[in-house]
Parts: sequence; structure tokens; C-alpha cells
Amino acid sequence: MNLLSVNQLSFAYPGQVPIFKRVSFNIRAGEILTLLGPNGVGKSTLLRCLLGLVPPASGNITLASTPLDRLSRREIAHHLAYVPQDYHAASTLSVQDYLLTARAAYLRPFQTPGPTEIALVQHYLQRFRLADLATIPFASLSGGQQQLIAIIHGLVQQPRVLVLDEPMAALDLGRQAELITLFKKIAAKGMAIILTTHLPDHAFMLGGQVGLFTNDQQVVVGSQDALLTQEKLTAVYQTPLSVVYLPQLGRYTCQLALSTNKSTD
Ligand SMILES: Nc1ncnc2c1ncn2[C@@H]1O[C@H](COP(=O)(O)OP(=O)(O)OP(=O)(O)O)[C@@H](O)[C@H]1O
Repeated sequence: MNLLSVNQLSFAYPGQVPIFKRVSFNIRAGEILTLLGPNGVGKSTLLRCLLGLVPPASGNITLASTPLDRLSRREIAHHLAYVPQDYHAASTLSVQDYLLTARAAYLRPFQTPGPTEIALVQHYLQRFRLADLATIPFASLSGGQQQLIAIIHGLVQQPRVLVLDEPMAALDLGRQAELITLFKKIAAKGMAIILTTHLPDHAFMLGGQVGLFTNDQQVVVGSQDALLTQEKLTAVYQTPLSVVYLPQLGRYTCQLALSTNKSTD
């Protein structure tokens, strides 16, 4: 069964040319979809459409068999968690209190989180070896720490579909490896994951489907073999790229086709 269906979706900001036209794809339980494309092409905008935060010009989105526009924000939050790119909240909440807000959709009005919610937050903080940050104000964390806590916020919500906007942009290589491993593990247990990234290697490591934003307002969704080719990626990013197979890792890598030779300019 599809958890999320996007059918012929088009979007334009008021008075502007369309960002994307007639995008269609389905996400089932346990699937990973990596969205790739240049700066400003519309990746975050598509994610905001999936959240119902901005209305499409045409087309429709179905979440857990119900049209998205018939679901309340609370109902959407039961199915879908969103980790935005601009999570840098000037929040004075402690890390633990900030993470507890992820459970809001499951609490009654004015009900405060209890031991079950606190244990869930502690579980994820410990899993990421961040338990000592629990009492620190979220706003005082480093950029990478804030990004990790924002991702944990999405996990604490325990959604069926986890949507993340450039979740690895501020993370060191060790944390990126940890996150890619975790995403594969939770996808194997049934959570669907949609994320954006600027590194095709993230897609190669994650496996799953790819959504490639082209420069003509299209988003092509399909297999890595079909879409993450040297020719297609070079055309999308408008710079020479080299896609080569790494036999020792059993996967492809995409590198900028720049050498260390001195420029002759
Ligand atoms: N609220 C808005 N009103 C008008 N235009 C907007 C708004 N938000 C974004 N845009 C424009 O829509 C286009 C797509 O922006 P979006 O943030 O979706 O791109 P992106 O692919 O996520 O970019 P990046 O990789 O740089 O994060 C950009 O040209 C941006 O300037």
C-alpha cells in the first residue's frame, strides 16, 4: 500500500513561473526517496507541498489513503514528520523540552508529557551519544548539534514517513555515516524516508529511489541506475562530473571532474 501518493503536482509561488510541473510518485512503507537538484530548483518547496504547508497549483497528494487537504495538522503529524532546513530556532527551550514538543500530536490539549515521552527522548539522545545535552538550551548548540537534535525531533515523532530537508548538510563524516546507517535500518523496519541532499553519493549509499530535479521544471523519479548517470548529473548540475564504480565498496561515487593540476589561466 502507498503511504504517500503524489499525482500530477504543479506549484508556483504567487505571480511567479512554476517551480515544478506535473510531478508524480508513490512511496510505500520502507522505501527511501532521495531528492537531488541544484540550488533554488524547488526541492524544499516540494517537501513543503508534501506537508500541506503550501497549496499546489494543481494535482493532488494522498497521505495514508486520505487526500492531504482533508487532514488536520494533527492528523498529518500522526503520519508524517518534517525536519526542515531552517531548524535554527532561537528557542530558549532545553534540548529535552524541545524534543518533547515532537509528541504534541499525541497529547490531549494542555496535557504535559509524562515518563513515557521523556523515556523516548532519552532513548534517542543516548542512541546518538547526546544525553549530556538534555538540559542545555537548543539555541546554544553548535550548528551540527542543532541539526542532529532536529533529526531526533523527527524520530521522536515516530512517523510512518520521515521527511528531511538536507539532513546531513551540517554533519561531520562520522555523523553522516551514522545517519545513513540509521536511515537504512529504520527503513528496513517499515518507515518511509524522503530526503533532499546535494551529494549524489548520499543516494548511492542509501539505495532506494531518486527524484532528480531537472532545469526545465520537471522532477524525474526512478531508479539510481537510470537517473544517477554521469551524463544526467553533469547536465543537471551544469558542471563536469565523474561517476565511477568503487568495487571495494560495491557502489558508485560521483565526483567533481576537477584535477589538482594548476590552472593555465
Ligand atoms: N516564499 C517564497 N516566495 C517566493 N519564492 C520563493 C519562496 N520560497 C522559495 N522561493 C523560491 O522558489 C525557488 C525554489 O526554492 P527552494 O527553497 O524550494 O529551492 P531548493 O531546491 O530547496 O534550494 P537549495 O538547494 O538552495 O536549498 C527559489 O527560486 C526560491 O527563491
